[in-house]
Amino acid sequence: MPSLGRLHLITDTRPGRDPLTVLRAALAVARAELVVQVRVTDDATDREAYDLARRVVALCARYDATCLVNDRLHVALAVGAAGGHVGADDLPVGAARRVLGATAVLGATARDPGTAVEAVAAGASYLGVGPCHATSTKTGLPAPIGPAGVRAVADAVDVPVVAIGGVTAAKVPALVAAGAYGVAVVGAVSGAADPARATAELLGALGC
Ligand SMILES: Cc1ncc(COP(=O)(O)OP(=O)(O)O)c(N)n1
Ligand SMILES: Cc1ncsc1CCOP(=O)(O)O
Ligand SMILES: [Mg+2]
Repeated sequence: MPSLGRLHLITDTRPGRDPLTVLRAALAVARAELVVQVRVTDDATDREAYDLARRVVALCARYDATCLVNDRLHVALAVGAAGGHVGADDLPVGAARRVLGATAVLGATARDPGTAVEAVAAGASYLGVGPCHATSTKTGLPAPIGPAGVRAVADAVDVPVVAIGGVTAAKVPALVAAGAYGVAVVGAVSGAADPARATAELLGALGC
């Protein structure tokens, strides 16, 4: 399995956003350290997801960066992405592993140690853990777990823990101190006036 980058950028496909422009800026700075997760809105068609993922795979290839696809594992396979990410409303982790194959990168969402241990046993190669902090990017989430929640999960598993939810460069040191291997962001880069600079600040905070 390839070693996992520590900065995960999740595409922001909300109305008015320009995910590919943001991605180009981030890739130029983070290069192979970037993991790009193609995440589309629930009402997007598979064709829309495929078209975006295909372009993201091509951009990532230029920098040796990793492309994952959220939820829609058939799209991940169709575009030749490195893997995918699943959560509670998606295919179970074991089924996702069977779909993607033994060598793919497979992320699973976990908010507590029990779920985390089960996900790893079922084949997750990293965990997305959160929401760590309040976020306006996704609605309907449970209360933030903070660095202490990240620590509880990180202490329970031996796969990389990627902290997500309201992550900014200023919040990274406490998350890393709690055991996070990396962070996943939407707004910290997509909503920044200067996405390249925001990417550099996140990398710096991660110590990359
Ligand atoms: C790195 C990472 N962690 C968590 C999630 C959330 O996945 P999920 O709970 O399935 O929610 P959706 O993103 O599908 O709305 C993630 N995407 N990435
Ligand atoms: C998809 C997802 N899952 C938990 S929080 C989140 C959104 C993270 O976005 P942001 O980095 O803007 O808080
Ligand atoms: Mg999901």
